Amino acid sequence: MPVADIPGSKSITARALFLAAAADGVTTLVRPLRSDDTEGFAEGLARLGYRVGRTPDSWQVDGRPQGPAVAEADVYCRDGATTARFLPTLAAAGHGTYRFDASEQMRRRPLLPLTRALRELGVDLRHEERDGHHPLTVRAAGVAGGEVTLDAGQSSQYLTALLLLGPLTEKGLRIHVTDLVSVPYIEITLAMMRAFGVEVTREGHDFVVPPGGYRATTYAIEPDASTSSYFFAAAALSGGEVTVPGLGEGALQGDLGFVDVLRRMGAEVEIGADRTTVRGTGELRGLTVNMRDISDTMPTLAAIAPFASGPVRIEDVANTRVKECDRLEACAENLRRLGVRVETGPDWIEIHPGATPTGAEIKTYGDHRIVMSFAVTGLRVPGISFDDPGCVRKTFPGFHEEFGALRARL
Ligand SMILES: O=C(O)C1=C[C@@H](OP(=O)(O)O)[C@@H](O)[C@H](O)C1
Ligand SMILES: C=C(OP(=O)(O)O)C(=O)O
Repeated sequence: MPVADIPGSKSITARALFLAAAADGVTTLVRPLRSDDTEGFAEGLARLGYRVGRTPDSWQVDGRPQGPAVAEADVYCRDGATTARFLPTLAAAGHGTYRFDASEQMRRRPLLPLTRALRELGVDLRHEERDGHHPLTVRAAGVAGGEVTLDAGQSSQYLTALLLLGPLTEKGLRIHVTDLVSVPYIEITLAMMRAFGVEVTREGHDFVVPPGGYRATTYAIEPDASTSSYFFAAAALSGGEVTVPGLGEGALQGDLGFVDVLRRMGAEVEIGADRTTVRGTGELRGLTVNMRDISDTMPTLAAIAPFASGPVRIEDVANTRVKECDRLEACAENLRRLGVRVETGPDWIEIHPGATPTGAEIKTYGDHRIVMSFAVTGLRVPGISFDDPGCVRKTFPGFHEEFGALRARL
């Protein structure tokens, strides 16, 4: 029975690093994700003067409830949106001048609603070139707190950043949310804040965060559910079986819900207390599915859709256009390169199986999920190659080795 060795969750590692840095005391992160995104986050913390001790299996962070230990810093956030959105928010609670820049890819991605909310809270945040984009400078002088309105219809990360900031403000925060995508990521944030001693309450569309700071703890990181989607999809597509240990009924990550999509298509799924198994049955039905809650797995589904017995329509995924690339168009373009008929609209993609896909070079746009998704297609289509296979380093540097090992066992 093939068991996939999936590295830690990017989202959980990033939150754990923020919480550990903000907490009173020393926090140990057990089995953090070691990848470009999370190492960039840890390096950013170090630049801000936090001590981050790293061994392969655990990271230790000395918390500083008062904020960064340095009065000035220049932080490079690489490609990571969690780093680029969470770290300036953490820095705002301190005292000093902090500049944040990011890769070309991340510079293209928006954060204006978060900028606006932070400014509404009195934070002096200035964008150097384009409003709502990196590079930016925060002249931090603490945050008093109070009420703020936020539109998180483009990214839930704006809301996570403000929620994480809440306990570091003098009065706490009441965040009035007008729109919200990727809701399960907010559940991760709230559960992790609870683990660090903070209970957020919800009143209708408002999130009420008390002041008082965080408590350090020892925190074990789950395997990444979005990364697991490639391995589960491989089982569904090949008729084999894949088990991911460490992700079961109590999992925090909404992306584990991708297995329900595979189940609807005909795969057998078993979610145990601490493991999930997907078994391919040879049947892969077409379907219409709303992926607003689990949109990081949209490319995974798009990549196996050509082998379904009917059309696959994925709806309500407009915000996949502002990820590492415009994922709706990148998926469509690459499927067309393989000879598959595809249509897209503002927030949907429809894939029409029929023609037998043929090998081609996949244009990755430096997006790790495009590579990992089309690697699954490669189980059935010989001759698939990538213009930038190494961009998997963002969340899973060892992807090609682990996927290759699984492929040999399926
Ligand atoms: O908070 C997080 O850790 C994330 C939230 C999601 O982003 P959006 O809220 O922008 O959809 C997800 O796509 C991203 O990979 C990680
Ligand atoms: C969208 C993603 O990453 P982020 O927004 O954290 O850069 C992702 O990992 O698919």
